[in-house]
Amino acid sequence: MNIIHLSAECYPVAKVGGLADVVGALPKYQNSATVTSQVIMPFYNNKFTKAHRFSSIYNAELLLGETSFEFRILKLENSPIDFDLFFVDVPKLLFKDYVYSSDDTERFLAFQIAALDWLLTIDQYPAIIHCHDHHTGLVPFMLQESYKYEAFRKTPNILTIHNAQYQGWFSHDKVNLIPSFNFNNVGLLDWGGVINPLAAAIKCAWRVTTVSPSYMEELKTAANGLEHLLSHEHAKCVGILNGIDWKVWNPETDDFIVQKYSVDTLAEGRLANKKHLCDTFKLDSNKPLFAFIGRLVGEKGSDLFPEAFKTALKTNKLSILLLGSGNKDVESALEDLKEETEGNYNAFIGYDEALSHIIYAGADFLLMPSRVEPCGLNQMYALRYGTIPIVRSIGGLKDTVVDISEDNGFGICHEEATASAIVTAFERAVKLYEDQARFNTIRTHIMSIDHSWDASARQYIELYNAIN
Ligand SMILES: Nc1ncnc2c1ncn2[C@@H]1O[C@H](COP(=O)(O)OP(=O)(O)O[C@H]2O[C@H](CO)[C@@H](O)[C@H](O)[C@H]2O)[C@@H](O)[C@H]1O
Repeated sequence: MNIIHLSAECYPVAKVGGLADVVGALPKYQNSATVTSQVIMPFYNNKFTKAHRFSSIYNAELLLGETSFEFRILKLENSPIDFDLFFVDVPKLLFKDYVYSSDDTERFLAFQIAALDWLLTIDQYPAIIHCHDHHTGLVPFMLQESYKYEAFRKTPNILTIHNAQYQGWFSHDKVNLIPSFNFNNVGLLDWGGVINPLAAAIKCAWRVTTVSPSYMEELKTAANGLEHLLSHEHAKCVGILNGIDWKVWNPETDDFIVQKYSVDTLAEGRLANKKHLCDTFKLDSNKPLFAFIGRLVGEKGSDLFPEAFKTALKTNKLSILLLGSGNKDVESALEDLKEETEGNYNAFIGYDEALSHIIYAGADFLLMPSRVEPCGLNQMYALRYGTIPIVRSIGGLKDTVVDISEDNGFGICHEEATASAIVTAFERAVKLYEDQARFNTIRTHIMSIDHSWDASARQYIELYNAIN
């Protein structure tokens, strides 16, 4: 069975967030004697594409409304990744040094059309076309409705929702950009008076998955306007928890970290990484170190940090290190906080993959007070590295973290997304840290919790088999 994943991101080629991690790992774990899993993504102008070689396997022109664009399909040569990776190169639209921008409607439509135009020409059609998020959300509609893709009517397709907050909305004025279809069915594209690619995919895909069972349930009542649609389509929807790539996220082999360690050398290894972090960011390594890594957006609860950090730091019992970027007001509030809390708090505003690994290996606790968290990968990376997660019990966080008050609990959970709930969580964590015996038992335990992709990759394959 040949599976093709369509995605805007894929680690290590282009990563903005967790979508890249999933698309960069799932195919590896799906590839087996009976399954070939491949990825097609846009060809961006970035570090990865500059450093690797590609062969051109197809050339054509695509039509976006009245305008035609030349495109090529490229294949990565000597792939350092364990699956085939194909690229859509539309020089005028996609070959940029960023992934997302304000003209994404045209950019990602061109990507989707070029990918399908090429797939029409290959000898053996894929058994399953697997789409990820709204950037590829028009594919299920086009496969079902566009005249030119009639040959794909019987090809099953799946949509995975990594985040339903973003839906790719655009005006009906641009409907002519979509390859022509029976206009009686234009309603399939619409949700709330605009074209909504995520809604169109939920309506047209053969199956819809989200990245955790709890998030699937939550979407029925909170899906940024798509609640009724998801409730209506629930029979074809399923939540499959993400895994993490154990080959990339492994403290025993991680070249980004200062000292590698296993569960047997956890204490020394983690201390070396913590000292390095504290030296670099001028923090006191004798105090428990709390960290946050992620996008500074409302969903992640990052606007709560300035107030929560200020209050918690007054106790003088802890240090905080933050890595992230996003909302400019939050960024500047987090920068300003440095002045009054020197020696106990620091922040790196930006994106730094290597630093994120060192933080997972060196921080004592990882904060995730998310308002919305479809799955969350950071808490699973934290567990793998022996860092205790502090999470709001929502979505995938609820499915993966058990509070220390429960049997075999290993994390600190809170119900509310408020500054005071975060402060209370800090207090509970400091208490746990002071009980070094228990703290160490928990760290040892969490490193052995298995969130590798094997089980989840199998669930996807069962789903493919059910519709193939
Ligand atoms: N400034 C920075 N520097 C370095 N690394 C950074 C960084 N900011 C974020 N990262 C990294 O980006 C990834 C973020 O993954 P998440 O799953 O937590 O969130 P995201 O919201 O992007 O993903 C969405 O899709 C994923 C995948 O399905 C779901 O788990 C999630 O809930 C959903 O919101 C992690 O690998 C993290 O280390």
